[in-house]
Amino acid sequence: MPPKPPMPWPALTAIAIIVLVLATAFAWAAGWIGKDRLTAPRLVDAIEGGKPYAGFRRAHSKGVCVAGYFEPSTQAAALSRAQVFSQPRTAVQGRLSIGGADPYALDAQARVRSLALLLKADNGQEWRMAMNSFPFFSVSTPAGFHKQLVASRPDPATGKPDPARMAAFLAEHPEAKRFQAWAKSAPWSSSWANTAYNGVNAFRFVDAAGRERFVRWSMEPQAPFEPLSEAERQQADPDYLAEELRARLRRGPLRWNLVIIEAAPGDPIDDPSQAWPENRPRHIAGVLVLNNSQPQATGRCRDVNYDPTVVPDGIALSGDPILAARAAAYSVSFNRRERETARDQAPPATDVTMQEVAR
Ligand code: HEM
Repeated sequence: MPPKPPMPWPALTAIAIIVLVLATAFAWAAGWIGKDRLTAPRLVDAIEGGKPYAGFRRAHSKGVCVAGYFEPSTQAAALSRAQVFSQPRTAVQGRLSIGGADPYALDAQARVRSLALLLKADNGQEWRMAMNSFPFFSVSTPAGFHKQLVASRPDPATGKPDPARMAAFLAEHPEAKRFQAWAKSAPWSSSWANTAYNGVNAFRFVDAAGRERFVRWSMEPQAPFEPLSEAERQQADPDYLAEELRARLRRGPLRWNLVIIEAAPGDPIDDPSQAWPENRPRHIAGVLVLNNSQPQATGRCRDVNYDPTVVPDGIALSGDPILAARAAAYSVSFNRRERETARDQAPPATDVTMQEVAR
């Protein structure tokens, strides 16, 4: 057989260029090049603040698994064709937590409390959500959130954020002042059970006829609000919220109304830092019932990523950039903690301060 002729230079050059372009695109997507570009790993690095807790969620690190069910109201199916609003009951796996990246933080000192839920309808479609006790987010963009994390990092000399850095951040993101005012003035509730949790990001509800409306949602507690005074907060046990929850669950299930709030034309649907006016139409779309809790180290929520962009048919995303950033960051955090757990780097269940019991 005659030897194959060598590949001509133009073909070799074309192949080299394609390989180079692909390698550059890969490195860019992975965040290895483009030093100042914000990526999901950089967002999660900033949340960790140089102190990752192996095996734990990188945010809202302390919490308990909860379980129960959701029952729709009679008006819910008219709002969205999602099956959770037409079938009588949907199983729920969830998690109650406190804000912050420290899994050993003091429950009663956490300004932000949170509820994450996974509803799985009989058609197999899932609705995942992660809500907080604040009524609006602190900033309007992922880059703003990154800047806030960097500005809030304690100065090693004082143990507190550098006031000059914080002032520069607030000058650039004045919307964060609204959040600071909320954090200073909003009353503290005495329990996870009598706290309202807000989705803050806008979504689209799609009904059976394909009509769409922009909405936000909240879980409003049926348990009456009771305040927790400053003195009570100072004296509370480190796992106060978990203990209080366990005591309540022994007495019976806990309930929240799912309230769907409709946007009016012109309301911001891509900026979770701006609240909508109070007079927007509100619909009670059903009741969440929680009747069980388990420790997060061994409970069923441990290996769940409550990514709020996992939505069923009948619920669609908005163009809110924070939503997309959340999906990417939760995935990074999930991958880090799952890898650590699989490598036995996470502390054994007995080291976790909260020892919730399953009922
Ligand atoms: C750019 C903005 C945000 C970033 C980068 C971010 C980042 C994170 C990360 C990394 C986690 C841990 C995920 C895991 O390991 O499973 C997390 C958890 C959580 N986030 Fe966010 N978050 C953002 C905005 C929000 C907003 C706007 C809300 C709600 C209003 C929220 C509510 C929650 C809740 C409730 C959890 C705990 C979920 C659970 O129990 O597993 N986050 N967040």
